[in-house]
Amino acid sequence: MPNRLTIKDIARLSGVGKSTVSRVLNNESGVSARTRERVEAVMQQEGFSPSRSARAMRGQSDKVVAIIVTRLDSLSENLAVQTMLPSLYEQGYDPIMMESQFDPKLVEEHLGMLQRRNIDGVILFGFTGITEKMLLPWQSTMVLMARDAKGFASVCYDDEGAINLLMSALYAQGHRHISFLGVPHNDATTGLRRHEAYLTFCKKHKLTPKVALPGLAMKQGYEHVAEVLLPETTALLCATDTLALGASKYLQEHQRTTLQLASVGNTPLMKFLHPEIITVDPGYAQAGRQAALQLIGQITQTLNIRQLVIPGTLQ
Ligand SMILES: O=P(O)(O)OC[C@H]1O[C@H](O[C@H]2O[C@H](CO)[C@@H](O)[C@H](O)[C@H]2O)[C@H](O)[C@@H](O)[C@@H]1O
Repeated sequence: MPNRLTIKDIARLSGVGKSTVSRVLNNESGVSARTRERVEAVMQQEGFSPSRSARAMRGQSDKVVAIIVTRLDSLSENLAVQTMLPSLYEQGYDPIMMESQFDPKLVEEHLGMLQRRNIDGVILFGFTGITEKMLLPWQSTMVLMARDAKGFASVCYDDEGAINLLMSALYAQGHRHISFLGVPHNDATTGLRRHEAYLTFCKKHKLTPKVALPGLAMKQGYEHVAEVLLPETTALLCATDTLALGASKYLQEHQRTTLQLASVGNTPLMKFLHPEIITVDPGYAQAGRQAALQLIGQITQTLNIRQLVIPGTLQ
């Protein structure tokens, strides 16, 4: 029968802290002989053999964290993951990569499995539909990416700030007919917040908004950009680089190449294909690094739970 007890349970039954149990398991110093004996007796009595220590005995790492992305093909999430990994490796953590596909049920399943395997912590790319209740067992060892939740550590992007920077840059270039291609409002950040920031700017500067909110996919950018192209349109602001890539293919095919494009992302692919585009870098690389350091800090109990917001920069 699988062993469902965790280090936390052993710590509670032995009347010591989790770190003491961990020291005993790893045969580290800093634990008195009496405490070591007590903890070992409880482990023996409960038939406890955590999967991590088993891995350690096989010569593999006993420090494991999971990174749950929403999509393995997301340019922005990949940029964040790329900077998480070196920080985790440097501190001896083995990362497990998982994908949620924006499905809260899958997140619940992944988290349940990770809890049974008794891993050290999780970096979760958040989205609409994930509830604080689902995350509660991980409160002290989780960092949320792109979303915040009360009582949880998080690293977020400044969605309104990014749109304001781009709209201000386009406005300063003299554009007065700026259309917007975005994401539906059931997506609270990339969707609702970026669209609302566009509308607020238009209102303040007496511009007439022109909007389509097809979704996150490149194909949706390609298929829906025509809805926001009027004869007088001189600039197009896209909520993401991926949408802008789809839109630019359509613009090229229909000889609307004089239109000034702008988007949130600054991904290498976009800069390579369209160096003329105006972008805001939301700080994906910085966010990834911060998230890894925050998680390690929480696991080692050297950092408190913090909610960080990375400022975007105009490129
Ligand atoms: O096309 P991408 O490169 O994937 O970038 C699109 C946006 O992806 C991220 O937002 C989406 O995923 C978030 C979790 O990582 C989720 O919280 C959000 O609701 C989704 O829209 C990223 O945070 C955005 O900056 C990108 O623009």
